Amino acid sequence: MSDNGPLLGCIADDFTGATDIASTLVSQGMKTIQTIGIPDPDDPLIAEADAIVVALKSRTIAAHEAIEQSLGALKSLQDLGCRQFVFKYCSTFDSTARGNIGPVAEALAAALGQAVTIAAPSFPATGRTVYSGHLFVGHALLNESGMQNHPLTPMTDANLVRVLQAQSKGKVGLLDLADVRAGEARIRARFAEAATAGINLLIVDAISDADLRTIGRACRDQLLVTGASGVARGLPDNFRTTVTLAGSDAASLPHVDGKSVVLAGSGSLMTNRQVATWIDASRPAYRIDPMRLAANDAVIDDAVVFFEAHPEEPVLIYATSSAEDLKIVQAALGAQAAGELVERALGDIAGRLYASGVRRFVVAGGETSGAVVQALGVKGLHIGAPIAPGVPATVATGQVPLALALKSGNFGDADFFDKALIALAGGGHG
Ligand SMILES: Nc1ncnc2c1ncn2[C@@H]1O[C@H](COP(=O)(O)OP(=O)(O)OP(=O)(O)O)[C@@H](O)[C@H]1O
Ligand SMILES: O=C(O)[C@@H](O)C(=O)CO
Repeated sequence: MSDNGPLLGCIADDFTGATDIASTLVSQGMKTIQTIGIPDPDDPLIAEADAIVVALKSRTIAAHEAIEQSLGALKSLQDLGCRQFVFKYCSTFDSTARGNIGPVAEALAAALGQAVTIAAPSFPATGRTVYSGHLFVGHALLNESGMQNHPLTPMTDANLVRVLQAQSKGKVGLLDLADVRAGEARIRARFAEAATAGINLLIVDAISDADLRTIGRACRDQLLVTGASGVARGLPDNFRTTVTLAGSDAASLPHVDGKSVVLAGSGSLMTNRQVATWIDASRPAYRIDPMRLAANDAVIDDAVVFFEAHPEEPVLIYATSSAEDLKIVQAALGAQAAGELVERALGDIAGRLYASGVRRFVVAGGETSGAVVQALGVKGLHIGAPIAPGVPATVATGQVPLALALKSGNFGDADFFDKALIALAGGGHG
């Protein structure tokens, strides 16, 4: 715990992205609380935290709404006394042609009076690297990584300077790897040059954690930093020069008893593998059919009956499908409408299972996690140890103990669901 209340305030554009950056901060010794929406200033947990991460669900909403929500979050974090702010978006730069990364970054920078702001989506621990402004996922360019088929934010261009420019009012430039490797003084000099050249946003190359630490040091005096969770690696050390952080206590979580379930609404390649691994092992799994949902069939009742019929072992309830099947459903129902239908169903199922004693939830997919967490009425999360890079064990902050692992679609290995169930059963020290 810091002596000064929260130091770092983060605004995340989806729920699993929020737990992702919270996990990075905990791993760097910052006691971190994630709030679902605007933090309650009277919550004593807030005052004890080194960092607050506000989870929004603003990635795919209209740009003006994303701006409004993000500015609201910024104001609340300023009121709590935070000294630096991070706008966290996806390490695969998930966005639409109109935003919301550019519009929100520009609005936050304007509110803080900052001329030049970095955009650093690199997250090497999960294979996302940026070189010459191009985003790679493993060895593939972003637009050949599977992300071109994303149900809500298909990414068809790996050149992030071009992608961000298309969403932004101001000018976008590149801070390349040679400058990053030249060290913090060169990076700061590039900020000054960019300001003179009228550039507002700088896509920053980074291919290793060491690059991100250099960038973090160079950003010591930047009020606003934007990027994926990797960019937060180097920020806690800047505070350590003046205050004491929680350190190794940052990840401790209470134990949670109760039944477990896995809910998957992500269509990402890795979630498809995780679901296939579960089914191949003949584990109990119930598939949600969006066409049956659209026809008002009793899908939710059926899922709950299936769950109750398997009291001895954890059940997977999933909507996850291949890109081909997804296209057929989206053509029939519309991508947005189909997505909302599935999210609502998984949220309703979570609520029904909670009522029957489920207290440990493993959830795959950012939007899906948002729907589930909202349906469960969760207001905040304590962040524990990582289960996989970017996915910590968490426990809800409310009166009823509730353990959650919220997984971004492409995170974790093929056997992640089992690892997460074990971690949640063991109090998050998995
Ligand atoms: N079978 C399906 N048919 C249509 N839409 C679906 C289907 N399965 C899931 N969806 C929708 O696809 C979207 C998936 O988004 P979500 O953010 O949950 O996962 P993701 O994009 O893979 O993960 P992340 O954003 O964390 O990388 C949700 O809106 C979900 O409801
Ligand atoms: O940065 C990432 O990749 C994740 O936290 C995420 O936001 C995926 O939706």
